[in-house]
Amino acid sequence: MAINVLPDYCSLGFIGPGKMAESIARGVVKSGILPANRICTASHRNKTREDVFQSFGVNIVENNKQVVKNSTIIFISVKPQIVKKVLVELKDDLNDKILVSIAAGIKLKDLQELSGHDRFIRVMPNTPSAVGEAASVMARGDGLEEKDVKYVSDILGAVGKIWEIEEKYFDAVTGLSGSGPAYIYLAIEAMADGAVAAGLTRDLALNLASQTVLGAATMATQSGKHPGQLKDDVTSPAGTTIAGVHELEKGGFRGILMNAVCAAANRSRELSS
Ligand SMILES: NC(=O)C1=CN([C@@H]2O[C@H](COP(=O)(O)OP(=O)(O)OC[C@H]3O[C@@H](n4cnc5c(N)ncnc54)[C@H](O)[C@@H]3O)[C@@H](O)[C@H]2O)C=CC1
Ligand SMILES: O=C(O)[C@@H]1CCC=N1
Repeated sequence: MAINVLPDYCSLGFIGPGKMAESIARGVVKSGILPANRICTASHRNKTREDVFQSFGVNIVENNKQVVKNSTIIFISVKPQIVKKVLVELKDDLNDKILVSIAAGIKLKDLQELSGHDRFIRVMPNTPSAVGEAASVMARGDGLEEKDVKYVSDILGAVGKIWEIEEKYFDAVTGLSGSGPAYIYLAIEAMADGAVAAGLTRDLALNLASQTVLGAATMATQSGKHPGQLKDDVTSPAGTTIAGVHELEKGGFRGILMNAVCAAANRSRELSS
């Protein structure tokens, strides 16, 4: 897919040099939409995080205010509990900047009220941004121009797939795609454990489990078939797969996954109150 390189005056800043900021920054650099030297963050007294960002060319500046000064598009990538503090700290410096909040559970209305700034986009990304395979959604605030929304959409489109949705769906999305990578990592680890129990080396088991998830996800996104049909295609009469599926169903596999998404969505809802 062709990438729209951002105009020269666009630069990207991250308030909060954490794991999600790193994933987006890595994906952006990898995509070529913006060079690393037009991305910055402030280390927030943490040399390890400074080293991580510098290792792929991102500039480390003195403090959050400097991040705002240097950037046209600023990601608020601190934990939800810290969002208020940084917006109050930065509110007098925001001027015409485009702000993107990725904080779980924090509503556009509250972001706008806390900062006195209406050029906000709310995004729920996920960590596969780092490898160009994010599943992200966005909802726009009141004061943005179409071109502002396009820049943010281009950035998130460069690191994966992006959907614009109504803000009321954010909690559900957070429970699904925001948190979802963790559920799948558990599945990969557990499947590999099973294979180790059945005699495979750890290394081969992890490689096969990871590639199986990648292949199944690619089938689900590209084959045009419903996941139920894809499952049936693997499941021979009196074969091996149905024996495994039977165990999963006895353990309540689908109900457990549904509960996990609902629990995470509920937690996102709690964070916004
Ligand atoms: N980790 C994930 O998979 C996802 C995270 N998010 C959201 O992204 C945000 C960040 O999450 P993570 O990256 O996981 O957390 P993290 O804990 O890795 O990153 C937060 C960073 O903010 C820094 N920080 C703390 N106080 C600060 C301040 N006053 N000024 C500047 N930096 C400060 C911390 O030192 C840390 O490096 C959260 O709001 C979370 O809801 C959203 C989607 C997925
Ligand atoms: O666990 C969290 O709160 C964040 C939001 C979505 C994924 N990680």
